[in-house]
Amino acid sequence: MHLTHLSLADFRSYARAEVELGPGVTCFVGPNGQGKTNLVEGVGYLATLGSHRVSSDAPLVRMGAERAVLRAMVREGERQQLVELEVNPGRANRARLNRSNQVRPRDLLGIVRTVLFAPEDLRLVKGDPAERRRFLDELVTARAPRLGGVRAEYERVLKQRNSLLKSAAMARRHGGRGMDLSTLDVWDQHLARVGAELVRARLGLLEALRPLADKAYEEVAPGGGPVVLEYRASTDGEGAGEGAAAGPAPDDREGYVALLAGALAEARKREIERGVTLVGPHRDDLLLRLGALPAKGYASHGESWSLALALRLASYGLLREEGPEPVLVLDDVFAELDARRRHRLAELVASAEQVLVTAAVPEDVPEILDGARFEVADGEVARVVAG
Ligand SMILES: Nc1ncnc2c1ncn2[C@@H]1O[C@H](COP(=O)(O)OP(=O)(O)OP(=O)(O)O)[C@@H](O)[C@H]1O
Repeated sequence: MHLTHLSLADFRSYARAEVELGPGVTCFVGPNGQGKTNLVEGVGYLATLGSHRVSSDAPLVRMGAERAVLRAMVREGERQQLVELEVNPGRANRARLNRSNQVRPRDLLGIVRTVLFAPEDLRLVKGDPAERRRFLDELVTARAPRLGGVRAEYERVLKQRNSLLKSAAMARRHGGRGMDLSTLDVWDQHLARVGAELVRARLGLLEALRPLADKAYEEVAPGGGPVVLEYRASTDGEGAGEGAAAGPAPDDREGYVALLAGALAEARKREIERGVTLVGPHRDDLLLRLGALPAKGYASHGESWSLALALRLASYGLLREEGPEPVLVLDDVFAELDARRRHRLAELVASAEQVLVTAAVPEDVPEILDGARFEVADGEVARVVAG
């Protein structure tokens, strides 16, 4: 699939931007701070309903404006779809599909498919578990948009359960009469059921991603692997790891529900003391290893970059195998890479259906990615006509 038009209104630095796009490579070039990343951030938001740079929506709306509107015309084979999203910080976002209002934002998931490479990807390797959970969850949702609903439901149940635990903890501290535990039982069941579905989706994703990530790492940094992707579940218990007991079989849905329900029962006393949910997919992590060593804390800067690239390339390979080819977005990545990795990456992505590249220094972009070019400056996005 590819985008044929992108439109931003009151998004980031843009009062308004209209960009005609085509298949192949498109480069956005211009000095620092002119709005190149803002453009591709908008594309990423339409695909994931989130930004790769910030966790809240407020910074996405142009200073002084109330809401931002993103629009894209998406072409997949002969089919064209118009997706529109109104970003309303602090309130529910609104969506339109082919000018119909009868859709929720999450109904747009799966229409714009992207794999976005950005300097922030280094956090995948070096950052907190939340970064890796987001990576997994965005990818499970791209593979199966229905999971967007499961994630939203998990967040909702977790929030409710946490507020219940918080009041229980407060009551306890003030010598109150404990809480009615039957209410908590109901939320436990709910959390276990929805959480198990999310965990199984993540595990299934990792199964598919492993060979692709290892192959991609070998392509980016020959001889440096193997890459090991290991799911660390909060249900594994203290000190779990190498010798941890294997979980239920992948298709054993009820086994995962029981595992999570059991872990919640076991953690209940501590949870009531602390006033927060201590087990569940929101506490899980993805352990990344290069050979025997964990990447976090051990890998060099260059190795960490190669691993982050490999994870994105593997994501691209997987989505392309399983459905319409995603749009590749390379945001400011070439400046971060040495010449060898830069050329390797360019070779690997040059034949993609659509590649959107941003760069402050055009010379950083390898020639093999020559294509359409836009100059971005002073809030304007202007096409550069060759010759
Ligand atoms: N909500 C907002 N309202 C107004 N301006 C904003 C908003 N958010 C960001 N900006 C402005 O957008 C600019 C940054 O744009 P962007 O990150 O796209 O730059 P860039 O062209 O990719 O730069 P670089 O080459 O340095 O990465 C900054 O000048 C910032 O002040």
